[in-house]
This record gives sequence, structure tokens and C-alpha cells, in this order.
Amino acid sequence: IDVDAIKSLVSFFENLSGNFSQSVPVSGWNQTSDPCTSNWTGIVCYDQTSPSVKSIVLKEFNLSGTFNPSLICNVASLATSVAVISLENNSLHGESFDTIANCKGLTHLYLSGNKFSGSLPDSLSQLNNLKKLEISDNGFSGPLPSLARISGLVEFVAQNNHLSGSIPEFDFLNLDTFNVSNNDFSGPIPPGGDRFAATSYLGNPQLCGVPLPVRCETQAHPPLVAQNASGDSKKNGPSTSEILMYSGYALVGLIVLLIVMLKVCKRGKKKEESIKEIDHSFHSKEKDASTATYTYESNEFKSAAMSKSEVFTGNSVESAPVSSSLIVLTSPEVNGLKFDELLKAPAELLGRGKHGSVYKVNCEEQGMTLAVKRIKDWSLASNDFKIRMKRLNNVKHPNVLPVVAFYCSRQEKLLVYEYQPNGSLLKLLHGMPTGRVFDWSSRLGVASAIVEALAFMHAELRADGIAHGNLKSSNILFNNNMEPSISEYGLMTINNRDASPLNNNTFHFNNDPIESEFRADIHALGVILLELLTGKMPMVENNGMDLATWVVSVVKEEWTVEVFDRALVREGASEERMVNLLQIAIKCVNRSPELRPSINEVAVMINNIKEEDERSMDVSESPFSMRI
Ligand SMILES: Nc1ncnc2c1ncn2[C@@H]1O[C@H](COP(=O)(O)OP(=O)(O)OP(=O)(O)O)[C@@H](O)[C@H]1O
Repeated sequence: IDVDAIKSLVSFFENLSGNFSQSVPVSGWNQTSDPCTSNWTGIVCYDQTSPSVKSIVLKEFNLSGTFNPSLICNVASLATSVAVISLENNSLHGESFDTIANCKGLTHLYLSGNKFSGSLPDSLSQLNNLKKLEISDNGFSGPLPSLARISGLVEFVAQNNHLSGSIPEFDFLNLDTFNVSNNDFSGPIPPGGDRFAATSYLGNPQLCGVPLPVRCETQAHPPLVAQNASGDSKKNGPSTSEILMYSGYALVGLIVLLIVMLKVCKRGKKKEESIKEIDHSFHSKEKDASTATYTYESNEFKSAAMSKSEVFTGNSVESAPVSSSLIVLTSPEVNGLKFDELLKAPAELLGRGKHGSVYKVNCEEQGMTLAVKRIKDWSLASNDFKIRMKRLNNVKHPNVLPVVAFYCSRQEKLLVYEYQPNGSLLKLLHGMPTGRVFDWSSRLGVASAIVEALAFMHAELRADGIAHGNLKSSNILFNNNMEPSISEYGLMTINNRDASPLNNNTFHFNNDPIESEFRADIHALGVILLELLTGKMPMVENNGMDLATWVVSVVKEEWTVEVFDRALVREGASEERMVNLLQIAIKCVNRSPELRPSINEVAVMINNIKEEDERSMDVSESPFSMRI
């Protein structure tokens, strides 16, 4: 790191800590060391061989000085490299940070829980790469800049400030998290804002519109004084016309209140009567589960009946013909199963993913346990959806979980799978009951099975341009015999894909979006191989880095053995073969898609390792055995 950048970083820290007026428990942050190679507290660098600062994370350090972004953003090398500034929960102050706009590489800015005041600079809206902006619990005031210009913004939280004016139009469809509650915003909630629950807006007395219970007046209030020709209405009390107008308002208010109460009562009644009920707030509840009044996470023991009503009570179901059949693809057992029979069967939430929720449904009549995924915001039109389902149904591999049936109306799309009783690879690796061992040869067996299956699917579906699109360890499921299969192949179109930082591996390949998707599958496969080798989660605790970046940085430092799961090392798994698998994984997660190996190359390399492994071990041991 160049000397100027180090000097600036040290001044930046001096400002934060009030010129060292308080002692902060940090190491580094002096001009005689290097932030990347000397491990300064809170600094994360991209790559230790050509270092540049990626993140500055100094949250909860009791810092009470000032935040002066110019010391970072006016230094060219830092302005382009710094992606994360995280200073939340200190006592920092500062009024103007216009220069933040020069930090073009910024993706995450966390300033919540400080004592900032003044207005937010307009230049914030020039941070084109910003994904998350958290400024809640401060004293910010004035209007919001037009953040809708930032197309990749997925999170904006600004509750508990004194922000005022109208809420500007946001690209609400793109936002996952949004909260402006407890401010002084006024006027109507902009279109699309009802994607979020009322809790995102409460505490702004002059705000109106859905989802708040306060309706917006369509006409502006007539100026009260002008109503009175003599102009002395204030002194002499209200005139007759004012009294009439006030009574009018009161009457309208009363009627609105009555209508709302009536609706609430009706809704409660209907819910009891039938599970085929409309729940207008369903989508926002699912969207904002953390603030919803009831969620499965917070109420594990909710009855099965409640489960059903939550699964199938979207507006959509009302208009769907309740007795219509599912389109059955593969399993003759589910033939004839009706949509309403699915409704009646006991259901239990298995989990919520980015693209919808999955429920375990017991169909007694068919004697089957199914997993039903209710897809949210599917971007394919119904017809294309059906065509794709039928195409996928023609391509079978024993290690790819088929969709046994699906339901598709304009508003509702359900995918039905056989329930896989042994959970996912994610759970197996990261949620193992103590005492159980997921040993090396089992892991190699899983790797080999999924690579073979993926190679087969890629070969069959390349001409159709259908890659997996959402490969990850939670989509590798185990059946009764602990055989793994890939779930959800081809069901996430490009538009449905996750826009998280983890997916920055999808850089377009030669401007060919379809080839990019196939190459993204290779990256995703590499991450799964890394999970198998390290036992770590894909977005891990490693200094905020994702797994691939962390492994690559550790290996570059020649501490390769450090990356392996301790359980594998303890078991005495061959270091040579683990290193070989690691090298394959690292090739797969190469940031340049064109440098990643093809799926067939990966399959050959992994099979070689597997063959070597089998030669060296007792042949009687089953490759998927789980030792207790
Ligand atoms: N057929 C199945 N049998 C058993 N469990 C399943 C089945 N399908 C999905 N699950 C489990 O249900 C949970 C939710 O699945 P889901 O696919 O919605 O989550 P995800 O993979 O994390 O996210 P997404 O696929 O939406 O990006 C996961 O724990 C998954 O392993």
C-alpha cells in the first residue's frame, strides 16, 4: 500500500478516535506498518500479494470522534478499492460527508447507531455500486437524496432519524430490506412501497397510503383562513363554513375507520372458516418475516392448520380453480392429486429461500410425503414455465431430483418434489449432530456424484441454454440411502438469480449470457467442493470474506493445510488427495469465467482422485456410509 494511503488511513482513524483522546483496543493503524501485511484491526485486504484495502470494519469500538470520508475517498488508491465501510454502533459525529461520492467502489456503507446529524449529501446517489446503506439511529435530518438512481441497492435502513420531506421513489422491487420508520416523512408512500409492511413506515405522523392505515387525501387542504372574507377567523373562532368543513372531515374519518374495522373483523372470521382465505398481507409478511406479527421462526409450534393457511392463502388462490389438477410429470403415485388435496394435507415449513418457501406435505391417500416449493416472483411467463418443466422432465439422471408435479396458474406456481428425508448437504456439513462423522470418502463420493450429474445435465441441456442457475449446498439433498441429488435444476432463470455479492462470479462471458450461466454453475460447484473440504459455510466468518476469496488468500500464503476441515485432518484423510481436490475447486472459482475448467474436465479430475482413493482403501466400506 502506498505511503500516502497509509498516512491518510492513520489520519482517518485519528479522526474517528478523536485524535487518540481515548484508547481504542486496536493493533496497527500507525505509519510504520502496512494495513494488509500487518493485520490492522478492522482492515480486510483483497489479496496479500498485490494488496489493496477492501473493508474498514470498526463497529462497536466506542469511537467518539468524527467520520471524515475525504481521508479515504480523496485518495485515489483507496477510493477505488474500499468496498465496505462499517462504523455502526459507535458515538461518531459529523455533519457533512459530501466527498463520500468519490468512493466509487463502495458497496456497503454502515453508519447506524452513531450521533451523525445534518442532511444526507445528494452525492450519495452517485455511489453506483452501493448495495446496502444503513444509517438508522442517528440524528440525520432533511430530505433523502434520490437513491432510486442506484440500481443495485438491496437494502436501505434509516429508521429513528429526523429525515423529512417526501419519500422519493425507490426501485422497491429490487429492495430486500427497507425501513424509514420513526422519522418526519410526509405525503404519500410512493408506488411499490407497499411491498414492505407498515412497520417499515410507522412513526411518521404525516405519511399516508398503503400499507399504513392512513389514507391519503386526494385534494390538498383548502387554506382555512382564505375561506373567511373578513380575515379574522382566528381571533373570532371558527366560522360556519369551517365548522361544516371540520364536521365533514370528521365524518369521512369516521366512515374510513368503520370500513377498516369492518374489513378487519371480516378477515378474522373468514380465516377461521376456511383455509382458502385471502390474506392481503401475506406477501408483505413473507417479505418482511422479521417484523411480521407471526412467523414460523418465532412460532415453531404453530398448528398444521395454520401452516396450510399460510401456504395457500395468497390472493392468488382465491382466483385459482380449487379442484384443478396438478400437472403430474413423473410419479404415477401422485397422479390425480388435486390442488385442493394438497391444501388439506398437513403441512410443515421446511425453510424459506430467496426464491420462495418449501413445505413438507403429508399426502396420506397417496401414501407419500412431498416437498412443495411455492415460488415467489417467478420471472418466466406461465407458458414458458410449462415448456421448461416439460423439457426438464425429459432429462433424467439418478442424482438429479425430478419435479414430480407442478401447479401453475398466472398467480401461483408450485413445484412438487419427493421429500428427501436426510436433509441437505448444507445441513450435513454445518448442522451435524455431535458424534457423527461425515468422512473423507463420503465427501469425495458426494463430490463425484454431483459432478457426474451436472456434467450429464449440462451436456443434455446446453442446446436449450438451461444451466442449473442456483447450485448450492442447500440444493443438494440426500435420500433414504444417503445418496445425493441435485435439486432445482434449471428453475431459476437469469432474472430470478441471486444478486448477492457472492454471485459476482457471473461476470458475462464473451457477452454470452447463456454461456455465463453454465460457467456460473462451475463456480458454484467450486464453492460446494470448498465447503466439502473446509467444512465452512459459503459466506463465512473469515473476516467478512466469502469462502472462495478466503481459501485463495490462505493458499497463496502457503498455509494450505489450514483450510481443511479439522475433522478430515483428524481422520487422517490423504493430504495429497485433499490438496488435489482443493486445486480443482480453486480452478472452478476463478474470478474469470473463461479460465474455469469445463464440467467434463472437472468430472475427469475428480474421478481420478476417487479412483486413487478407492485403490488405497478397504473396498468393503460403502462410499456413503455415515459413521457414528
Ligand atoms: N425435496 C425436498 N426434501 C426435503 N427438503 C427439501 C426439499 N426441497 C427443499 N428442501 C429444504 O427446504 C429448505 C428450503 O429450501 P429452498 O430451496 O427454498 O431454500 P434455499 O435452497 O436456501 O433457497 P433458494 O433455492 O430459494 O435459493 C432447505 O433447507 C432445503 O434443503
